[in-house]
Amino acid sequence: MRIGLTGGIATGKSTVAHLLVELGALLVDADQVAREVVLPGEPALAAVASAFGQAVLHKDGTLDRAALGQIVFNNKAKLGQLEAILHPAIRATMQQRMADYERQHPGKLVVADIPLLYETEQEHLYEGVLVVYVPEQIQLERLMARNNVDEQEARRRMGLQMGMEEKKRRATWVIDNSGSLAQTRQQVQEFWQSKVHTC
Ligand SMILES: CC(C)(COP(=O)(O)OP(=O)(O)OC[C@H]1O[C@@H](n2cnc3c(N)ncnc32)[C@H](O)[C@@H]1O)[C@@H](O)C(=O)NCCC(=O)NCCS
Ligand SMILES: Nc1ncnc2c1ncn2[C@@H]1O[C@H](COP(=O)(O)OP(=O)(O)OP(=O)(O)O)[C@@H](O)[C@H]1O
Repeated sequence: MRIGLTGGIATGKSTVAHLLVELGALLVDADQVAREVVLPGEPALAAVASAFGQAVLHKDGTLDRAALGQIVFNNKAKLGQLEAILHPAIRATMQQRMADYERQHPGKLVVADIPLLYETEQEHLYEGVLVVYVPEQIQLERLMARNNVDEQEARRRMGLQMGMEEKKRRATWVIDNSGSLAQTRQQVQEFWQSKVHTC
């Protein structure tokens, strides 16, 4: 069974994904795949360099993610241009990996962690979508602390995604990650038990 896992920037998707892996789920992570498709030698890296210039490459030819982030997170048109290059490659790799996992481990729960799952209208590809929710004030605080950015920058990055209340409204299942890690772990265990019984 394939389920989607999403949330907002810094709401705790990776945290919940790793708790599910501890319980036995197989994880396909879109942020991780987004890194793989721009490794040296990959066609998407050449396309990014030709669209954004050599300034987004380190001297050794690898992608300077911070430099590219500075450009695209401050310019919606440029972000759209980057997405048009990367999303087809990310989707193809994700589908391939999920199919491989299902062949190798029949019956196991496959979790696809996709930050932009709703924004890119992928919900129909999954049996259901688990949303990792925190109220926007907590999201803002965690994002500022983790990325060491000021409030204005954090709000700008949050503003590039669908709001958390809307994601929660669309969710099949919700994990509320606004409490302690122990409280989140408890909810993840309950979710896992309900899925294991129905798989
Ligand atoms: C711009 C890039 C190079 C910045 O890299 P960096 O290492 O600084 O950030 P990272 O990739 O870890 O992303 C952190 C978070 O930013 C948010 N984010 C990333 N891409 C986007 C986007 N296109 N729109 C809105 N938010 C985004 C997500 O919540 C993500 O979890 C990178 O985010 C990227 O390649 N983005 C485009 C690909 C994409 O859309 N990825 C999202 C998964 S499909
Ligand atoms: N329950 C919690 N209590 C306190 N801090 C938390 C909790 N869950 C996650 N965090 C912290 O919040 C930050 C974001 O968590 P995480 O990296 O799991 O989010 P994410 O949704 O995967 O982020 P991104 O969209 O950027 O990939 C991290 O610094 C993490 O340590």
